[in-house]
Amino acid sequence: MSDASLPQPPAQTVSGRTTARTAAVIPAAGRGVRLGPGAPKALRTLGGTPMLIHAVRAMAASRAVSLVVVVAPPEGAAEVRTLLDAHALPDRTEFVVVPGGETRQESVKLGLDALPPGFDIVLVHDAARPLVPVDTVDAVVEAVRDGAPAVVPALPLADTVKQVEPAAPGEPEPVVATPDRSLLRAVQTPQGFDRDTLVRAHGTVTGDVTDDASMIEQLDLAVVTVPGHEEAFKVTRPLDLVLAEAVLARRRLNDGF
Ligand SMILES: Nc1ccn([C@@H]2O[C@H](COP(=O)(O)OP(=O)(O)OP(=O)(O)O)[C@@H](O)[C@H]2O)c(=O)n1
Ligand SMILES: C[C@](O)(CO)[C@H](O)COP(=O)(O)O
Repeated sequence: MSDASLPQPPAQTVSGRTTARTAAVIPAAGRGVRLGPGAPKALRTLGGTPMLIHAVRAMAASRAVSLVVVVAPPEGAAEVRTLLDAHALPDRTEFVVVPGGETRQESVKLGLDALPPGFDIVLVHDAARPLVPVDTVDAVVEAVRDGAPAVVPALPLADTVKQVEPAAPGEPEPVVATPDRSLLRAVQTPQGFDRDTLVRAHGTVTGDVTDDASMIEQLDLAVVTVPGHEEAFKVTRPLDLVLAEAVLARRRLNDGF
């Protein structure tokens, strides 16, 4: 993966052991159709600050992450660069901005293509999960450093789940099964990967997948979970914005600003 002709960043040392360098790719090129009309979702504000900036800060808060690649709405790459320059972000983190694609999968691939050599671990984190705590990010990185090729933060389900059969519009859907939810998990981001494995997956797997770990599963490689966090929820529908504002307000109160 590394290119000897380019400068190589030094490996980090944690407790005396050498660790691989970690980069984060943030797909932020979605429209946010389910959130309703307005600017691309990642550029909408939360507590007065664009959702994307919250997500970038969440990744940069991890001392493991030294590069963040932001995959911007195709027509908004210049605006994203301006936003990154205008907001306080850690000096130790570098930022790259690339325009995104039609689907999340395409956007992540474009972000991976922009990664310089020297980063062996890649996190993929939705801009739409702006409030993920740094402990969750660090737990994902640690699990990849411990040898897992793919790691997902995951939570047990709060609701009973039913499997249904499709029905004509307006007709009730017949329930066909109630899966054992003790074995089901809702997965979040950041998802963490051995870089070579993720690049191989994006170069191999076709078809529509909603997350990157699914691609690793399709290669028959192991994907493991670490505990997710309730505050890492995805801002998808309008009610999610209400919850996100409330979580942020509580944090600001607790932090005393
Ligand atoms: N072409 C796309 C589509 C999605 N994403 C990103 O993938 C993440 C997860 O996607 P989701 O929350 O489903 O966002 P949207 O696609 O924007 O939502 P919607 O389906 O409601 O339009 C988001 O950070 C989104 O910006 C992306 O980078 N490029
Ligand atoms: C990657 C993801 O966040 C995992 O939960 C999710 O699948 C992406 O969002 P989408 O709504 O499925 O596009």
